Amino acid sequence: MGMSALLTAENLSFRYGGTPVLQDVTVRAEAGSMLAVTGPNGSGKSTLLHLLAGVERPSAGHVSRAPKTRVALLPQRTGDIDALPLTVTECVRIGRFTRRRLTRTDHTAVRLMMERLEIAHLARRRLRELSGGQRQRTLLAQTFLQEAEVYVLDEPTAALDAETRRRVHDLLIETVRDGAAIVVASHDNEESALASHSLRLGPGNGGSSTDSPVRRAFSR
Ligand SMILES: Nc1ncnc2c1ncn2[C@@H]1O[C@H](COP(=O)(O)OP(=O)(O)OP(=O)(O)O)[C@@H](O)[C@H]1O
Repeated sequence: MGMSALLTAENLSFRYGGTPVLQDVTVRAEAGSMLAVTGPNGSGKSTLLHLLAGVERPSAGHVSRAPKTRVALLPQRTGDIDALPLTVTECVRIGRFTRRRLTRTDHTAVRLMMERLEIAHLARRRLRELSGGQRQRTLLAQTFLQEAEVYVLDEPTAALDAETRRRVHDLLIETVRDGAAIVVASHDNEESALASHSLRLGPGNGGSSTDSPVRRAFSR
C-alpha cells in the first residue's frame, strides 16, 4: 500500500556551468511525510530544493507534481524582498496571494499566524527594519499561510531562538499531520530527527569537477 507521492523528482542532475552539483538524485515527497535533506555546506541542498519547487530546471531528470499540487517555497536567501516598502503584515498577507480578495477568514488566519510566530507587535514595521530572526519569522508565517500541499523549506529555523524553533517544529509536525508533505534542508539534527525520511547529500564538489556527490537515502 504505497503512500501518494505529491511531488516526484527522478534522476535529477544539476550543474553550474561545468561544475556538477547534483547527480542522479531521486526524491519522493509523500502526503503526510517529512523529508530532511542534510549535508555539508555546498553539497547542493538549496539547489535540490529550488529544483523541487520549480525555480530552477534540472540539467537532466525531471520533477512532476500530482494534479492540483501547490508547492510553497521558503528560500534561504530572499534579499530582493527587503528592498520593497512592505510592512510585516503586508508581507505575511502575501501568503494568501492566490485569493482575489482576502476574506475575513484569511485575515483571521494571518492574525493567528502572526501571534503564533510572535510578530504581531511588529505588524507595521518595514522588512528592512527587522532583525534576522524577526525577518525569518515573517517569511515563515507567509509560507505557512499558503495552504500548499508541499512545503519546501530551506533551513527554516537557522536564524531562530530556541523557543521560536520549538514553535516552528510544532508547526511542521501539525502540517504533516494535516496531510501535507514537507521537504526541509537543515543542519540541525533535532530538526532532521522530526522527519520520516532523510536524504544526505555528499560533500560539495567545491569547484572541482571530478567527484560526484555521494547520496544516501534511508528511513529512520
Ligand atoms: N549561482 C551559482 N553559480 C555557481 N555556483 C553556484 C551557484 N549557487 C550555488 N553554487 C554552488 O553550488 C554548490 C551547491 O550550493 P547549494 O547552495 O545548493 O549548497 P547547500 O548544500 O545548500 O549549502 P549550505 O549548507 O551552505 O546552505 C556549491 O558548491 C555552490 O558554491
